[in-house]
Amino acid sequence: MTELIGAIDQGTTSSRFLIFNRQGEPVAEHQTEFKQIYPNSGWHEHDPLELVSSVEGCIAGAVKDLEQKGGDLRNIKAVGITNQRETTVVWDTRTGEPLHNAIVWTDTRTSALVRELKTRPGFDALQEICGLPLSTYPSCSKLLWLLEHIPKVKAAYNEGRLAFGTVDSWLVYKLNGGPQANVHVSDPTNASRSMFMNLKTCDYDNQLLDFFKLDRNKLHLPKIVRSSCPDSYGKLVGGTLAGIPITGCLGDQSAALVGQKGFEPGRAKNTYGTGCFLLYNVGEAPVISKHGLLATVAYYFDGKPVYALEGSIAVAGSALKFLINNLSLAKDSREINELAAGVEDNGGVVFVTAFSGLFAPYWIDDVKGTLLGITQFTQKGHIARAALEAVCFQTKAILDAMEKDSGHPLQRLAVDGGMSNSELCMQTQADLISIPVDRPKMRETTALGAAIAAGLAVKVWNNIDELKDINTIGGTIYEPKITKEDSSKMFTRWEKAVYTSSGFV
Ligand SMILES: Nc1ncnc2c1ncn2[C@@H]1O[C@H](COP(=O)(O)OP(=O)(O)O)[C@@H](O)[C@H]1O
Ligand SMILES: O=P(O)(O)OC[C@H](O)CO
Repeated sequence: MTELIGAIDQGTTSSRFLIFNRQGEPVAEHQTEFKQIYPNSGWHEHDPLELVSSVEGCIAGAVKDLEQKGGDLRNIKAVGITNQRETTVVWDTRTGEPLHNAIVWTDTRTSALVRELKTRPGFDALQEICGLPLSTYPSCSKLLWLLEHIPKVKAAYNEGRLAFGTVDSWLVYKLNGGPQANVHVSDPTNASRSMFMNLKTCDYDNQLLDFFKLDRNKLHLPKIVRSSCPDSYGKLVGGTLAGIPITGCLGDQSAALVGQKGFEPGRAKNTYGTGCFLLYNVGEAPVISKHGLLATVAYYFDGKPVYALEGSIAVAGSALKFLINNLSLAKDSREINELAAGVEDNGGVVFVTAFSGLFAPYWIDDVKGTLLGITQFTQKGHIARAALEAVCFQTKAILDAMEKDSGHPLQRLAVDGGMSNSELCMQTQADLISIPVDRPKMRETTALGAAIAAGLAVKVWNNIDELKDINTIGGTIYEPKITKEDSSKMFTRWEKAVYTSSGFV
């Protein structure tokens, strides 16, 4: 009998459900996009109920796909969840209904609040405890904004019926049926992104909660449980997979590291999705960055938690979506690549894609998206190319910071995510970082990571050694093709563009 594992991948722009076999091959899948809500400049929301219904629709679609291919859904042993991180959901514990739209990780409405928080006594101690620099990015300021601005959220808090969760805990709660089962849990890779979790204990920290003036007697926080466990995440209660246990949970970037089998210290992966996130495995002790990176939990299966250094880039594929949807520059990302490949170089154009300010390693919040170097010579292709290059420049800046923090230069970069489909982008990446870029054949590594977390819990795989042959054949390696001098010239120009556009807001 072929054992199968399902994986829910709830990303920033789309939800997916994939079904994997024991060889780590996807045998059925379904994907759907959902609505992006931009109520004001810099604001970004999702409808929490649509997130749930999109996941349920994907499960139904993938099961249909499996059956059409002759598979048997009774072979599905467990389901794992992976998700966009930091995005903040609040709901009423009595009804199980959301009290506001989810505030998405990219949202910058809290920038003034963050500036104010940085003046509070105790601010200097935060990063050492939770691993993250304070910015608009983690969940904490989003929750504070909701408490301050949405009366029904504040009322629920005062009456002790306010539940907070990131997308993983919201999905687990709803897929278990809501208030009846009341399964309100999160794993450390997600909980570590709230700024409420102590990185070493993998539990909530009173010093952090006190800093944010949050009262645990009034606020229901998800219980933090391991990323892979047979009996903490409950089970699906509705749909064709009713009764199947949820046994794995990982934030999407951790899931991609697991899916790339980055289990040894020194292994790294870079995922080019809506944003782009480089995670570097540092082993069983967290490394607090001195150079603008984040310390985070890579995964916590059994034994001890494993930590990572992270470089977070807010805008990657979303820059292409912007050119397509907002500017009608092209009809899809394939056409953006054609435009970009149709010109010799960027023609002097640099696109600082700071739609949410600039994240790692810069952490500049007074910068907005800026196009520099435009003349009458500029064509669509130059702008398309500059959009593809922006994420590569930021990755180079992150790798430089990572080398300073870890003391070790990376030898090769494993990549995945939607934007890694772009040949031009991956070649540019290799050129700019002067090391090979290694793209696997099967690029649904995020979903694979969730399946691995779930499968380990129910012994579809007994240990990580059994994963070694998964997704090893048929990848592409991009070797650097330009000299280090040329790449350094390009990078200097980028950094000049970053500092030129800063301070505009
Ligand atoms: N061929 C391509 N070239 C460049 N970018 C692409 C390509 N295909 C998809 N993308 C980009 O990848 C992103 C989606 O990647 P995905 O990993 O699914 O993201 P997420 O998990 O954040 O929803 C989109 O923003 C899209 O612009
Ligand atoms: O949607 P992605 O894949 O860009 O990932 C979002 C991240 O989890 C945000 O931290």
